[in-house]
Amino acid sequence: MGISVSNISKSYKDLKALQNISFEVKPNELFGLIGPDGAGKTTLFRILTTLLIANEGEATVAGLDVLKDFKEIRKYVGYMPGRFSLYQDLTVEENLNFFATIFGTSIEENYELIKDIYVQIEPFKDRRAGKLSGGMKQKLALSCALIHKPKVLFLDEPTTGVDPVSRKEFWEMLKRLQQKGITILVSTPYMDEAALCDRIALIQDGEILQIDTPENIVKQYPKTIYDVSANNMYQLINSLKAYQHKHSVYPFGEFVHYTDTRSDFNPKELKTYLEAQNLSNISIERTQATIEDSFMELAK
Ligand SMILES: Nc1ncnc2c1ncn2[C@@H]1O[C@H](COP(=O)(O)OP(=O)(O)OP(=O)(O)O)[C@@H](O)[C@H]1O
Repeated sequence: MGISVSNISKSYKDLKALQNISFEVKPNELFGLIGPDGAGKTTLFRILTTLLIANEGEATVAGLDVLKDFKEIRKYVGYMPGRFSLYQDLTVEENLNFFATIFGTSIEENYELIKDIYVQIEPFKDRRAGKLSGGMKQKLALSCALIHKPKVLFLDEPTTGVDPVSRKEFWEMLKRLQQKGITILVSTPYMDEAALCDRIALIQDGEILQIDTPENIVKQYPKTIYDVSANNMYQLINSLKAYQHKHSVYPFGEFVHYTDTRSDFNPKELKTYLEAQNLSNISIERTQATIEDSFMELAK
């Protein structure tokens, strides 16, 4: 009951939104599509949930073909789109009832699966969806996507615009759903969420850059990374970018992440160069690669 994607391509006129995408999601896996805005994540979700037809390639969800079996698939698939999945003028309860009704079921019949999530918004069941907070909207949208007991769940950027506490809670809910036997494909632009998936695909400009477990992706990072800081961040970035031996330079939180082209790189030499550029309070420390660093390297 997994997902299989084989050589899928999709263009909007001249724009290639997806180029020859292939990957497999194993039954009961929590698989992440990680990439920036415009990478093609929503296009892929719409193809896999039978709402859009690819130009080329084939895909199956829960063993069913997205083209030939499009009606059948809809029974097995839950889809939480990034935007506009709720009726803003309907209350919490009315939204859930609506989704239950179109799938020929009722809230009572499938309450067990959504219970954990729904109890948190049940006190607000008479509130219109448009008046809920971001975190509550997300819980309602997830409840609506689950109300017909899908076997495969598609979540398109479910945590975008949600506060950090609700984001963490949301990922805990996903783990519990996975334990109940649901296969999950989730997309996110947040690199820190990648570590919470069993496997991830890094995607950019409609192409997959790498597929592996988050641990393996980080392990394969080919360079030594340095956290560099100084008194003037803007000038520091410009100076590092102008350094003849730089391999990569980009801001990373309060630091700049720097890698060098040479295998015998000596940080002291870089410090001397930066001092000559009138920078002060310079610190250069080795650090560990993250998924974001892997992404930056692959996307170069
Ligand atoms: N209906 C459409 N017509 C024309 N271009 C489109 C259409 N839908 C998407 N695109 C373009 O296709 C590319 C991929 O878009 P898509 O929405 O799939 O990416 P995404 O990774 O989900 O990003 P986002 O989070 O911004 O939605 C983008 O360049 C987008 O502008």
